[in-house]
Amino acid sequence: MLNITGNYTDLYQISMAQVYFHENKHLNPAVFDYFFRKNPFQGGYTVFAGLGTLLNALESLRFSEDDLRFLANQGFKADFLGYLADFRFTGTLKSCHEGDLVFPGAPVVTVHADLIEAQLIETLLLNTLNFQSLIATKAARIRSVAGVAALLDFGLRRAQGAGGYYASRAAVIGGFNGTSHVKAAQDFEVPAVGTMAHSFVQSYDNELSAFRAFAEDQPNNTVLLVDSYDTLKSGVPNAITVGLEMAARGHSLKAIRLDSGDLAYLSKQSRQMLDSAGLHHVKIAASNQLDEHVIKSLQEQQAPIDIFGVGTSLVIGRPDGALDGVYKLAQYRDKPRIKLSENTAKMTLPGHKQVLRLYNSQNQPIGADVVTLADETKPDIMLHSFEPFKSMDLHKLTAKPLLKPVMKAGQCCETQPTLKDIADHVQFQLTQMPQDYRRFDNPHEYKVGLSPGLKHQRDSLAQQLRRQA
Ligand SMILES: Nc1ncnc2c1ncn2[C@@H]1O[C@H](COP(=O)(O)OP(=O)(O)OP(=O)(O)O)[C@@H](O)[C@H]1O
Ligand SMILES: O=P(O)(O)OC[C@H]1O[C@H](OP(=O)(O)OP(=O)(O)O)[C@H](O)[C@@H]1O
Ligand SMILES: O=C(O)c1cccnc1
Repeated sequence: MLNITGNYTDLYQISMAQVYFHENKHLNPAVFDYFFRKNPFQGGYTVFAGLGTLLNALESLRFSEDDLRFLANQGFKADFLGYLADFRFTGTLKSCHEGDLVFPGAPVVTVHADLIEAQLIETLLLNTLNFQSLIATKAARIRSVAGVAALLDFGLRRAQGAGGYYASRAAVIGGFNGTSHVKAAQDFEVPAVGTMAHSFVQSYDNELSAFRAFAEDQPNNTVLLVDSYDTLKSGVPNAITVGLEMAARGHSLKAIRLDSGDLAYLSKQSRQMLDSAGLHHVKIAASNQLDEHVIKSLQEQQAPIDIFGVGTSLVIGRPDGALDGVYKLAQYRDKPRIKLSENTAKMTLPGHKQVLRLYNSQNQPIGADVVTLADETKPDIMLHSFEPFKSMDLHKLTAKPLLKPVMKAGQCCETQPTLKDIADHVQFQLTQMPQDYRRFDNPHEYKVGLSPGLKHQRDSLAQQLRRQA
């Protein structure tokens, strides 16, 4: 697997870092915000994932001798390379919990560090959080329509290279139960799962011999792929023969797998055939270009499928392919900083901030977050980011802060949750969130507003800069 070192970044970060170093501004304190602007998949929420991976990478981030040699050849100066040789990330991260549901416009992570350190970790942070959050969100959408069926990640072969490794981690966060990816299963302590390929069946003179060989060799883990020749005329009857032979030997055929054709029709027919043979315990797995839409449709058709294997759509985050998360400077030398834009919606939020999630008197989230200045208490009113006449009265609501310290002086400052804990946290929050916001199609828009203090700070800074421009 790729070893993550300091050069796992964009060249411009290192170029800027050298300038900061030579200008002697590199040790000035900075605050950057990580946030995104649009929920993927036209959904109502985003599952925040990748934090554990990021924290581990930051703790051990170093520029290797090879990195430094390469940078020297690129023309970077010896004094700056000396700084990089001793580089350690020593900053503080305040962050949402991994597995929190997060929403466009609100900071998800804030990085407090010397300017040079905060700059040098930008690309690593974005690369890690954007990808895993995208895939965890896709997985959660698939989980939301799959009912009690098991969900298996089959994606590595079609993933964008090594991205498949972290896709498997994110899939579990979103609600998948296992992965065919052995290395991911080993590293992330996720069940390793698998069936058989068409090549296995093809390599025998006939389908029945293939099924028998597998069942004899792996009697505790037999899932037979039944569509190599003719699912209902050959595959399922041969699976039944082997299932009965296994039962006679005291073993149990686990499942059959359908991988082509009309999965609703074939699963119904197969279920009937298995049941008629007394093989009620044999489950039905399905695969073949599945995604949340196909699985939702199969559930609506009451297809008796117990296990869905999902590959391509999951691990490439189809159709979006990327989460648009960005990392913007919010404060430098204790002064708030803003980035203006022709498009007012793209203006950044200056200063050190907090995000408060709002709850009603029954402690249910109401579907709104308010972004405040870090030292503000809960405001009485939340203002719309841009519409001057839109606001929400917060008097009767309670608020919980989302951004908590997770790394101090470059060291993780809390025990990292297991993937299972993170996955449970996602499902808990989804059950808490009002249904309108997690609706599959055209969900209600979750509100992210500003405290009066933050809005005033943003607008006065913007006005001041526009006057100077
Ligand atoms: N009953 C169904 N309802 C909705 N979608 C389905 C149903 N059955 C299969 N699909 C999905 O339809 C898509 C196309 O399936 P189709 O049967 O046309 O192709 P195929 O089985 O891949 O063809 P081939 O036999 O060449 O492999 C796949 O994404 C599949 O998961
Ligand atoms: O369709 P996806 O969601 O991407 O799921 C993964 C697919 O990968 C395998 O097919 P492949 O043709 O690669 O191998 P096989 O010969 O074992 O079927 C498997 O049978 C699935 O159809
Ligand atoms: O185990 C399987 O059935 C499997 C694994 C990867 C891709 N497709 C299927």
